[in-house]
Amino acid sequence: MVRKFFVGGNWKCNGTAEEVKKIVTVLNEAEVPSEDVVEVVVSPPFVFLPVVKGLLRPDFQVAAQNCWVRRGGAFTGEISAEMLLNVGIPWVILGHSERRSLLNESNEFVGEKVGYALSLGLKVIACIGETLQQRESGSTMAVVAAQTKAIAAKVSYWDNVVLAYEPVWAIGTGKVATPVQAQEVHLELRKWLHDNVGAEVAASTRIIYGGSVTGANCKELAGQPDVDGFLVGGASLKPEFIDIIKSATVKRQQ
Ligand SMILES: O=C[C@H](O)COP(=O)(O)O
Repeated sequence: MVRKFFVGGNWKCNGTAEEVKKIVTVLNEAEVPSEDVVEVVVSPPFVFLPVVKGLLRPDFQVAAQNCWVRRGGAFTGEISAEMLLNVGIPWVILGHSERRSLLNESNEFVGEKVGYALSLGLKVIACIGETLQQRESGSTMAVVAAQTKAIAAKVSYWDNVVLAYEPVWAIGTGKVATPVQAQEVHLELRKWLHDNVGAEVAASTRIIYGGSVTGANCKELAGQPDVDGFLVGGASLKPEFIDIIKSATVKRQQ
């Protein structure tokens, strides 16, 4: 089963209208592998979604960084999945660890969000990952399995799901997981999908890595058999994001 390489760029809460246009210009001018080799999805803050969607090259896609857990209404400050679809945004990142920790989004709440977004036809980058304390206590797999279980309980159509393993201790720290560490968890996650969802879903679902990915470390990570791409934060705001996209060719050479 060949899984198309996936590179997401999570811009987080960064940028001005001018800076965003500069980033899009760099992306639009870049020479990158074709769409049949790599799927590229960039995720600006909500306020810049329409302008990025309007300016971005047609072979790249756009994602929101979150959406509400049910149909819109009296939920001040929230953005509904319906609104994203209404303005032509096909992807959404859900369950990012910064929202789990800063906004207390529980496993169950993330699972509900994933289920609702998928039910409307959105494609979802579903994030999981353990803290340093959980890793050091040896509970990495227990934690990410529980997170994945809560997501899987609400997924009926896995073709529109990309699972992003983002160890919290690697996010924004410069302490990237080693290729062995990433491969170990990705393989365990694929085994979990095999045992709890099914062999076909396990074989076809992209499991991507996030946490201090850079142009310097992406190739070795991309070379791991169960690393199907990346969700990139800081480096997605820089020209080196193009190098990370190009690491998709590492897979093709295997
Ligand atoms: O969504 C992206 C992850 O939080 C990784 O962020 P980072 O590349 O800045 O460590």
